Amino acid sequence: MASILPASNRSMRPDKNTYERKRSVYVKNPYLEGMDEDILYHLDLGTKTHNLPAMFGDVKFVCVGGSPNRMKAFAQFMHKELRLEGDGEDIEDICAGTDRYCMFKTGPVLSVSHGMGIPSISIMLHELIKLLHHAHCCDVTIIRIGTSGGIGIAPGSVVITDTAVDSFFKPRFEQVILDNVVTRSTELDKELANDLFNCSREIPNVPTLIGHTMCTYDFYEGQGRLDGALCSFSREKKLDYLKRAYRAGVRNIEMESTVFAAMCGLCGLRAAVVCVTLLDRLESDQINLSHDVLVEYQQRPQLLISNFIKKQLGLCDQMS
Ligand SMILES: O=P(O)(O)O[C@H]1O[C@H](CO)[C@@H](O)[C@H]1O
Ligand SMILES: O=c1cc[nH]c(=O)[nH]1
Repeated sequence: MASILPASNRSMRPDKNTYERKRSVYVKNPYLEGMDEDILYHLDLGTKTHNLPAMFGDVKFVCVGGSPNRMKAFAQFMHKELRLEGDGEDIEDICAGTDRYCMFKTGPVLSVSHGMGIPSISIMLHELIKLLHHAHCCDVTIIRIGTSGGIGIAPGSVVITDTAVDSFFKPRFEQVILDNVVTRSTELDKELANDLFNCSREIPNVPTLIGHTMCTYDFYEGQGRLDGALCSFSREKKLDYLKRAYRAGVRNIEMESTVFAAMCGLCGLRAAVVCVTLLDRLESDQINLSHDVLVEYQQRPQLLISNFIKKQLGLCDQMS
C-alpha cells in the first residue's frame, strides 16, 4: 500500500469530541519568541538550518525510549505496520549529526531515543517539545516505551502508568531551578491510559495492568538493589521499602517517568508511559534474561503502541 499520509488530514478520533479539538504544543518561555534562530543542539536541528514545519508538521505520535537500537527497531516495525513504501530497513536517523540521541520518522510517528535517567530525557524533551512547537504540530500524543523492574508482578508484564511517583511514592517531580526547588505534577492522561489498557485486551499472552510507576535517580542504590558497587542497607530494609512501594500502588520502577509526565503535561502533550517489567524486584536484583527473551519482552510495549496508533489512524480494519 502506498503512503497513508499525511495523518494531519485525518480526524484522529471522530467518536470523541475531546480529540477533535486542536491541541497545540506549548512552550512556556517568553524568551523563545524573541530569538532569531533556535538551535536544537543535541538533536542537530535548527530553525534556520531545517524547515521544521515541512519535516515534522504531520507528526501525531511521538514514541520515546532509552535505547537507540530499540527506537530504530520500533520505527522499522511501524514502517511495516503502516505499510509505508519500501522495507524501512534503510530508515534514516534524522539526528545522525549527533550521537546524543537518534530520531526516526515513519509517517506521522516519530521515534526518539532519550538515554538513561532524568537529566538525559529532560534535555531531549526540551528540544523535542520546541521542535514540535516550531513545526506547528497539534494533537500530539507522546508515549514512553521502556523497560522497568516490576514489584510483585510476573516478569514480562506490561505496566501502563496512571501516575508517576518519586522515591517517596509522591506524584511529584522536583526540578531545581537556579537555587529553588520547583515541584511539578506528574499526573498522566488517565483517558489515554485507559484507552491503551482497552487496546491491550486484544493482545493475547501479554499480562498488562495499570499502576503507579516509581521513578528513581539511580538503577542501583536508588532502586534498593543489593548488587551495586555500593550498598549500605540490609536485604530486610530493601524488601520493606519495596513492599511499602507496592502497598502505595507502585507496580514498577524506572528512571524517567516523573520528568516525562511533568514536562509533557505542562506543554500540552497527551502523555503515557508503557514499560515492560524485566524481573520481579521482590525476587531478585540481577537481570538474567536470555537475549531472545529480553528482545521479546521489549517488543511487548511496541506491539501495544503500534496497535493503538493503527486504531487511532483508523487503519486496523483495513490492515488485519
Ligand atoms: O528501557 P529504558 O527506556 O532505557 O528505561 C529503563 O532502563 C534504564 C535502566 O536500565 C533506565 O533508563 C530505565 O528507565
Ligand atoms: O530494574 C529495572 C529494570 C529496568 N529499568 C530499571 O530502571 N530498573
